Amino acid sequence: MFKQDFRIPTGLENQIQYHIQCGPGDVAPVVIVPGDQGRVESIISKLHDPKKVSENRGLITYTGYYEGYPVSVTSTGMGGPSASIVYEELINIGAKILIRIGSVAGLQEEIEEGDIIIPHACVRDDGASQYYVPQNFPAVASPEVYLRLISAAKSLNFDFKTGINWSHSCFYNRDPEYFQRWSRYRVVSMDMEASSLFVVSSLRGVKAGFIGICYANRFKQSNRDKVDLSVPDTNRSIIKSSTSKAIDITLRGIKDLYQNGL
Ligand SMILES: O=P(O)(O)O[C@H]1O[C@H](CO)[C@@H](O)[C@H]1O
Ligand SMILES: O=c1cc[nH]c(=O)[nH]1
Repeated sequence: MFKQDFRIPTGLENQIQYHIQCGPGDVAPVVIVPGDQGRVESIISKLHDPKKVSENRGLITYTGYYEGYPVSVTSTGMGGPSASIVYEELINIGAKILIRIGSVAGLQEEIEEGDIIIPHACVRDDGASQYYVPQNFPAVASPEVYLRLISAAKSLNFDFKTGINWSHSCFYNRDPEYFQRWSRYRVVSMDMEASSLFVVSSLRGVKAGFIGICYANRFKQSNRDKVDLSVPDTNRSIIKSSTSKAIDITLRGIKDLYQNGL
């Protein structure tokens, strides 16, 4: 399994991609990759002239412009196995930078609902990357993308937190220790796709970053004997305004990446 050579083209480069139903020329060099298809609407509302390219299996793609720079948005679905298919297919047709905007759960006491998290690395329990490379291969954001996101957040005067994120695969795990273990290791947040994004992008020779919005705090919800697996109402204004800020940070970061030659 680990003899796969990712320097070799996939052979699928010049065709319509099976799952996302997009082909060469359909997506911009920079693609924003939320898990939730509902977040696509919020992102394209900030683009100029967004055009729907495709929708298949809940994987929706739009391409538009931000301050004159082409940007695409593709939803990936939940979990590493679905998301890694989308990342691979986007790269097959020319994506050079992938940035995930996604919900996360906090894993430290001080991570509040609505906090913006910009992780620099992930623990790899995403359920897909283990089939690409051995477990000791790192899942790290591309420094250029990470630093642009950080400096965009600072220049917009938006608060954010950073650290290591845990990408996991079992949303409804009932064991408090499932969550508490990573809190003790000072991991700040958890999601289900970012480590597969970092690994696939690294193997395919493209760049990647991740910005998260905290929807719940699994540390506080699991620090007694039982786990509270609920997620508070996501229609609250704090979640809406933080999502809007995370999109603004991402778009500002993308503009800076373009202006510095991607
Ligand atoms: O909000 P999205 O991007 O879907 O991300 C998070 O939300 C889903 C779980 O509710 C998982 O996909 C997780 O990673
Ligand atoms: O509770 C949550 C929220 C977002 N992402 C997760 O993995 N869990």
